Amino acid sequence: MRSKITVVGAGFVGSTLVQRIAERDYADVVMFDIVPNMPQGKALDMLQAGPVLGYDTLITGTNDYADTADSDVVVITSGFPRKPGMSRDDLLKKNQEIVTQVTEQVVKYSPNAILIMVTNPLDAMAQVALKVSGFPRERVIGMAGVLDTARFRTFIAQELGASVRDVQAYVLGGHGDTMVPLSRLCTVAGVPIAELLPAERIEQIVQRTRDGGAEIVKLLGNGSAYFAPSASVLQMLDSIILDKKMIMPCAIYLQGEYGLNNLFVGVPAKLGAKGLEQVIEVELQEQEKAQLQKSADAVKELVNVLGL
Ligand SMILES: NC(=O)c1ccc[n+]([C@@H]2O[C@H](COP(=O)([O-])OP(=O)(O)OC[C@H]3O[C@@H](n4cnc5c(N)ncnc54)[C@H](O)[C@@H]3O)[C@@H](O)[C@H]2O)c1
Ligand SMILES: O=C(O)C[C@H](O)C(=O)O
Repeated sequence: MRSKITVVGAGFVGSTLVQRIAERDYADVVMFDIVPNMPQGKALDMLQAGPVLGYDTLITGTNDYADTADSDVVVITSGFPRKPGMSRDDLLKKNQEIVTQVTEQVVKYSPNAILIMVTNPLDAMAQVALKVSGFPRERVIGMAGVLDTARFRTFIAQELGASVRDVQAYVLGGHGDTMVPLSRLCTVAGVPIAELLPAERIEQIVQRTRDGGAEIVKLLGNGSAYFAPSASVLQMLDSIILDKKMIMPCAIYLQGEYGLNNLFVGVPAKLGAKGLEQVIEVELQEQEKAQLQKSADAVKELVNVLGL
């Protein structure tokens, strides 16, 4: 039997993701939104792309949570995106309400699902979903690190005229202004970037990575990125649906790893059919540890505001 994936929120990220999943042809998809008829219309349009692109994915658009029942994975993208001049943290209260209400409904119909969180501010919203769902941490995972790392890899590849496939990197920490692009571990075909670029140029690229979301928000004027974010969720889904055990940075509820406790922070994680299968602990240098702690403190502040 094919897997079943639900995507909650049929906006920019949600609908682009559903189209990407459809093209994988490995699961049927339900796309939920509160706006009447909109997910149904988008689903029908995507279904009709099947004969052209060659997929048999069943895509259902709905305003009824009953249609999401028994999903294997539920991706939550519902919520407000930021506008120019805003930080992701400014969305905290408004999106907490949405994520709370959505999670309650999702778990009612799919008590065994793996939840992938996308709504911002990402780490705090993952914490809301963990609390409301009562799920074990293995089944509540946040998407941010794959995206932030993809930005870092893009900029390094552009700078060196290299293929993005040859650039490996990790961005850890919370999905905010204090995220931690680990330039020490960034390599191009195995060669550390410190041997390929001057330190000040690397630092500029690190900063552009940290500001990567805001750069796009400013350009778009009314909304935030969705092509790379949806591709990043797809990479997580590939590893879960196909049980590939890929390691990628994800927001994980840490319980002692990296010296952090009871908090979602981005770290390398192995994803498989059970969701989170292992937290990978990379040996960090003192300065990197301090940066990760600072980033975790920023997440903690938000979580405290929510009283979680
Ligand atoms: N984690 C990341 O790296 C990352 C990347 C991109 C976007 N985001 C976040 O994802 C969220 C969605 O972004 P977008 O660009 O798709 O926004 P969008 O406005 O295009 O879509 C959001 C959708 O959520 C729906 N919605 C609102 N309340 C709902 C509810 N109670 N139940 C179901 N659906 C509801 C809206 O009707 C809308 O269709 C934002 O919070 C954004 O900041 C996170
Ligand atoms: O920047 C945003 O608000 C959206 C998302 O978190 C991103 O990094 O693109």
